[in-house]
Amino acid sequence: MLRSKNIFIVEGDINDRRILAKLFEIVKFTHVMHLAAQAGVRYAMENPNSYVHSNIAGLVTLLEQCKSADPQPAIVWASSSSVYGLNDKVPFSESDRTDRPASLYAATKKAGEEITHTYNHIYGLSITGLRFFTVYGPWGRPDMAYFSFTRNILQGKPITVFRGKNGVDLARDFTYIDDIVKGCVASLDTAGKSTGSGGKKKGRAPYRIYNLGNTSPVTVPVLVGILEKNLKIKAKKNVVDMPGNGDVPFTHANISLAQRELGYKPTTDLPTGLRKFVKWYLSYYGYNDGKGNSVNS
Ligand SMILES: NC(=O)c1ccc[n+]([C@@H]2O[C@H](COP(=O)([O-])OP(=O)(O)OC[C@H]3O[C@@H](n4cnc5c(N)ncnc54)[C@H](O)[C@@H]3O)[C@@H](O)[C@H]2O)c1
Ligand SMILES: O=C(O)[C@H]1O[C@H](OP(=O)(O)OP(=O)(O)OC[C@H]2O[C@@H](n3ccc(=O)[nH]c3=O)[C@H](O)[C@@H]2O)[C@H](O)[C@@H](O)[C@@H]1O
Repeated sequence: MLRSKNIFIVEGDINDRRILAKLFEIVKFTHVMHLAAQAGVRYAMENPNSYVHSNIAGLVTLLEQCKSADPQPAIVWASSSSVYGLNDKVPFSESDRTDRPASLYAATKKAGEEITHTYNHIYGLSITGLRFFTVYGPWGRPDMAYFSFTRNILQGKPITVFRGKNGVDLARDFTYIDDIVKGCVASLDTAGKSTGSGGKKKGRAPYRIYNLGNTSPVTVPVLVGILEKNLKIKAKKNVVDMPGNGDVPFTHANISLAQRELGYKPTTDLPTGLRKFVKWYLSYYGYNDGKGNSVNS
């Protein structure tokens, strides 16, 4: 499929200047979609340096390559809803405070926004930062709650449900992967052009930031209930207080800026998205329904 789409894969570390230089020698990139990062909120407390390596050093190495390229590519990159940190004004708008990150991961993503701003200001790089909100769907990340809950429920293992202060349920503005991809493509299509908020000020390259969320936060227990319904298995739940303070109590995206300037419009609600995810999970991993019938179409 890749060959037919004229896509080639190069495996390497974005800190490897040699590989990046070689790539830019071979291809005159007009756009760079930068998604590489050490993701995950809680893992940052176990392996902090991997976040600095990929999300700070790796980003700067990539930006250094881009600013020296001729022509300079327009850059669209993945920031994160976690930059809103302890912000308690809901829903979160791009102009809200983002100076109180609650995890090292969030701090590296916020630093990424500041660093890309300087490369826009000094070298005129066109930059679009996308604050994705808890993305889920087929081919997702096995460390994320929706994925690890599905795996444990199917294997009859317990799941750990975190709860916030005073026993309040945690909530996320879960966003289906296909909606996120549409937002990314819309950002690439408009990258480099002035679209209003980060528009070209007298020849200035645009610097833009957009929320890509679903605008309808759901609590973790409701997510678990939807999975139980799709899997037809009751989860074994351990409810514990949120560990450390890496997680935030809720996220909720105001997407009006992305709607206005990118035409972004999420269309998949959580029950629909999780139904699609569970269907994919059962077929991809193959699963025995306990009566000796394997469920992998
Ligand atoms: N999944 C979400 O809910 C979510 C939400 C907000 C932001 N994001 C961001 O979206 C992007 C994609 O995340 P994901 O959830 O698909 O995670 P992922 O782990 O599936 O994808 C990240 C990829 O980056 C690669 N990578 C990491 N460090 C690298 C390095 N130094 N050099 C080269 N490659 C490197 C990893 O191998 C991995 O394939 C990340 O920037 C993440 O921070 C994700
Ligand atoms: O929106 C974002 O920017 C972030 O979204 C997710 O982070 P998170 O929302 O914490 O996603 P999960 O790890 O899937 O957690 C979802 C919810 O379930 C809770 N959770 C997680 C794990 C667990 O075992 N139990 C549990 O209750 C979390 O506290 C959170 O409220 C991604 O993992 C981050 O990479 C991303 O940057």
